[in-house]
Amino acid sequence: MRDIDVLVVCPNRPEQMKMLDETYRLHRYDLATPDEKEAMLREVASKIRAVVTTHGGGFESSLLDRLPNLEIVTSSSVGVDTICVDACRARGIPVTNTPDVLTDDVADMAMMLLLATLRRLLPGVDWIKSGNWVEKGMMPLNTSLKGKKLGIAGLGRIGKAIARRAEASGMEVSYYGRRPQLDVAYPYYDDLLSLAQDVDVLAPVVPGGPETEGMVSREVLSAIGPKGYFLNISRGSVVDEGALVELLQAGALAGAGLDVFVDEPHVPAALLDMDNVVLQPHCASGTVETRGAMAQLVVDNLAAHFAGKPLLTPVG
Ligand SMILES: NC(=O)C1=CN([C@@H]2O[C@H](COP(=O)(O)OP(=O)(O)OC[C@H]3O[C@@H](n4cnc5c(N)ncnc54)[C@H](O)[C@@H]3O)[C@@H](O)[C@H]2O)C=CC1
Ligand SMILES: O=C(O)C(=O)COP(=O)(O)O
Repeated sequence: MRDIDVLVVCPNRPEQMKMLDETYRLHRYDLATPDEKEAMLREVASKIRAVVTTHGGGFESSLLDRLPNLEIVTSSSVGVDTICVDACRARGIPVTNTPDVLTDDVADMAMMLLLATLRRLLPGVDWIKSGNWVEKGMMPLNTSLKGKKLGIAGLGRIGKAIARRAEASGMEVSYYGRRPQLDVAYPYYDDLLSLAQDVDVLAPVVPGGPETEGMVSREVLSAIGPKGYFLNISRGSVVDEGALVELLQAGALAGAGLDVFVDEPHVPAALLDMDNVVLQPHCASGTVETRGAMAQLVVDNLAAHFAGKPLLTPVG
């Protein structure tokens, strides 16, 4: 199969990149300068049959348009909001992603942010390092998860995994979605604003993209209230980030745990100084184990495609 040309828009794990390199003729678009990219496309665009990318790397329709013989796009991510899925579909080109294998790690990250925010993990570390424990005694009390209400907007794979963990911590879970799920016992809200009004913590776990852009509006954030928290491991685009910062600054929200931002890797400067906000650099799936499993799905989907077998994880 070394005669199959694959364009690497964004690489994944070294072990799986080695497997790909041993199997296909890789073109390292990711390593090329803008001039080199152009030269590469002029030389090989018509031969490219597969694209390898990630959520961070994306795949734009302007590049798709340059690849007349493309057969498949594989992304090492579950979210495909940076990939031109509709344009691929219009050309009959399947896109594969990496559902399920990352669910537990992402849910763990959500719980880590939730615990760190409500239990004030980082101020506790600072209390020791600053000498406050010795000089002032016990740090101020923090907030229990037990008995708090968690509202999940988008109760899919990751949302359900977060719900299970939150229940184990004694939280009461309810959810918002476009329709109720018959096999789910958590209370259902058909309106996001009402959910936000009723909960202590609001967590969107929906895909990014135009359909969900800004769905956690200023009004929804305000409804969580000054004793409430916002938790986001989904996509920065789903929330009005400017309003989030303003409400946190005004004390109209108690705190936030955030793994994702509108303009990654840039994080609003005001968030950096807030001790009631816990930040992570979009790394909820970033464990060696999960990134390996995600990368392996890229390898396995490509192998299935070129063997004429069904894809393992096509985007619906
Ligand atoms: N921070 C990180 O590193 C990661 C973030 N993610 C994000 O989490 C998202 C969710 O992943 P999964 O749970 O695997 O996806 P999923 O497809 O299983 O769940 C998404 C849920 O959102 C619901 N939904 C979709 N559009 C909606 C809308 N407009 N309004 C209300 N609900 C809507 C769906 O019905 C579904 O229940 C991904 O698309 C990705 O954006 C995923 C992995 C890692
Ligand atoms: O799987 C996802 O959707 C992710 O957010 C993973 O993120 P990345 O591909 O590393 O930008």
